[in-house]
Amino acid sequence: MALADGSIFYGYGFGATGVTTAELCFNTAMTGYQEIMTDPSYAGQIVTFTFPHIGNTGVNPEDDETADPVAAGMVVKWDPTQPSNWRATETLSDWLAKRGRIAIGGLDTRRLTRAIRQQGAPHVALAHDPDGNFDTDALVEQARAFPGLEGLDLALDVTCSQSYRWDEMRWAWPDGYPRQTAPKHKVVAIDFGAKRNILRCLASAGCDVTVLPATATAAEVLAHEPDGVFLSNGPGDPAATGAYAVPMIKGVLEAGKPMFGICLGHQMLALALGAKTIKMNHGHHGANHPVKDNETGKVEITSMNHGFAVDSQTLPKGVIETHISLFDGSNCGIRMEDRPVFSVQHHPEASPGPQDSFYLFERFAASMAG
Ligand SMILES: NC(=O)CC[C@H](N)C(=O)O
Repeated sequence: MALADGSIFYGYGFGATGVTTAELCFNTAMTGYQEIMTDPSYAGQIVTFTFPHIGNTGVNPEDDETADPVAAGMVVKWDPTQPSNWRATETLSDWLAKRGRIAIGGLDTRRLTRAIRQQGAPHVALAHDPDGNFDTDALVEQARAFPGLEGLDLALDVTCSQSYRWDEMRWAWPDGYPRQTAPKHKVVAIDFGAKRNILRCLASAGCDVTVLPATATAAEVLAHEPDGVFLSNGPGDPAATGAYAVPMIKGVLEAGKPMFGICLGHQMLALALGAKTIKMNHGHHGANHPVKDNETGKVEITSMNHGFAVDSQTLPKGVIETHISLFDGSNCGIRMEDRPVFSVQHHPEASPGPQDSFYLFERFAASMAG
């Protein structure tokens, strides 16, 4: 693997062969490598995992967050061993190879993570050649040629091509939350790169979900006569995605519909309300991020995956900052003062991750109840 600063890391290649370029980010989650690799928000990124035992539970068809891996590649501490899990149907290595994703093992991923924290997320070229023929100068040039995520709209690459209905529920819903309920609220979900488990959580909270492509206009959304509109997670720079999504969100706001956004959806809502987003140094990618609910004082441990953030200094009047990160104080949630319109930066669907924030799905369902 070559970094744009000229440093070279050697390891053991697995998965597909070839070269891929991307931004390198780290993820500190101890579980859920398959969900992470198939999260569409990781388009344009290679993930380095700080947890050392990656691949040990193999891969299975149920845990995909979308049809195929979307992250451009993976970097791990060990060469993955044989899977040991009753749900595994394939090894991580074969799964990656069949789906054209390159991986490298044998790197000190915690050292790499410290470097990313200090220098920011680097641009890299990841190469796998079983014969070991690497032109390292050329790889460094390829890493330098990667344009970076700033200004990139990647939602168009991962959104659905046409609308569809979603009725599958979560197979496990934690105690203290409603059991799966019959659909009561008609929801249009805008797919900027939606994770399946978010759609399952909406269905489990009683939403009858119709998913529309990222480019849907306000008129197309409102034609479904929804009780509420959901804005999904997704990859890339929110400011670049805003060209078509912001006018749609403004139109839906004018119609007075309840709205809920997660991650990219949160950033898009903030942009539509007049705030700005910024690129973070190394972002937040993990499953143990403490977030404070400013209104109740309660702390939630959350799952996160974002490299951009809403600049809370730019929130207009009438928009309240509801959640903040206890790691760095960055914005993690907003709501409109006078309407059931709210969004969060973290991932309440917890796939993977802790389930503290599930209440947000219920809050959305409750906002449509009246
Ligand atoms: N998970 C997401 O939706 C990520 C949002 C956005 N692409 C970011 O990196 O901040």
